[in-house]
Amino acid sequence: MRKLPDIDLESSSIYEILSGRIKARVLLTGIELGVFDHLSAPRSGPEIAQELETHPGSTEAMLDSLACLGLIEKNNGLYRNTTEAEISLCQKSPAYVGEMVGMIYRMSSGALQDMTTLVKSGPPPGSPDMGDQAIWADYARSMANYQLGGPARKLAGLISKIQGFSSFERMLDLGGGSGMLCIAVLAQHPTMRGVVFDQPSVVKMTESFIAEYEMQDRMSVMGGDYTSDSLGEGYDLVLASATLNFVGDDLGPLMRKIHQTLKPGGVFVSLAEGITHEHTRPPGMILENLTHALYGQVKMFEKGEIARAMDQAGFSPIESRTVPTPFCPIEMDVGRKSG
Ligand SMILES: C[S@@+](CC[C@H](N)C(=O)[O-])C[C@H]1O[C@@H](n2cnc3c(N)ncnc32)[C@H](O)[C@@H]1O
Repeated sequence: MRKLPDIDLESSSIYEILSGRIKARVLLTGIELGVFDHLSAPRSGPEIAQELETHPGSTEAMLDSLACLGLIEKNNGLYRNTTEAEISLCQKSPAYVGEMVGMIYRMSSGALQDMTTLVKSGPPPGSPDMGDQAIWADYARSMANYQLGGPARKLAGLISKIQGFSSFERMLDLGGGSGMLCIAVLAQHPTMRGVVFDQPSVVKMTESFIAEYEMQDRMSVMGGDYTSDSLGEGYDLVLASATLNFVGDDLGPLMRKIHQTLKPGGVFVSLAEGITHEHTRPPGMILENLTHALYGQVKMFEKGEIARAMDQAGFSPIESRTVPTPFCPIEMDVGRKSG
């Protein structure tokens, strides 16, 4: 008899990794069926299947998997949302992220399908552009709910502690999307006014959030391309959250432009990922970005990269800190224009 190979592998990450595609898909199916909207109170599998008009056996299998993922609980045969699902996955919640999760899933589906080809051949020809403006508006709208789940208030709280904040009069939220972060920052101040700058189709949607939060007298919008259009001037605070990635490798011109728009003593706050460990952490950011990277889109920043660009544009001092968020830790870089 031929000797068996002398290998004794007691554990492996491979099978856990392999279940990743099922985890994401069952979450999306739960969202698509609106299952979490039916689980604020305990319900049995057959009750849920009846309410959703779905197959009883298949419904129970899906519910068991959602419970296995920790999104719902199962006790004595009855299913119920966890606090996280109640906040993030019920459509009635202001922090409902189902729409955003669906968009992120669909945006990556092409790369998931063709990943081996994309790795072999590189990004398809044609330079990446900003694409369909309507998608940006939808994405920015869906991100507002994510911000409402905690990040906006937390980040605004940190910004409100910046030296001189109480005397600030005007702020600019660059690539501000829904403007939710701007609204949260202004909520920390009795009189400061804010301008949200984003693509023309996006700021139409921003206006609806401004109206919803009754901020018409303190907020306005500017539509355009912040790399080529004027940003206005005389700001005490410029904020750029999750947007500098679209500028590409050379941040220099935009940094200098931001520096110019600020009053002497004004402050620039950047909120962006900070990639570490030779471009392998944080995992959420590395994996989520892979699908974009394979199409040659969207730059990710190494930790310290934005602070260095701020320094080169003349900001001083610059203070950096890492802030935990539900998605992944982000870097908050704060640079001041000398007064
Ligand atoms: C990921 S979203 C971030 C939205 C918001 N700042 C937040 O943190 O929730 C990025 C935003 O930047 C905007 N953006 C990207 N490049 C831009 C450019 N060149 N000019 C204007 N807006 C831009 C996009 O339209 C989008 O709304």
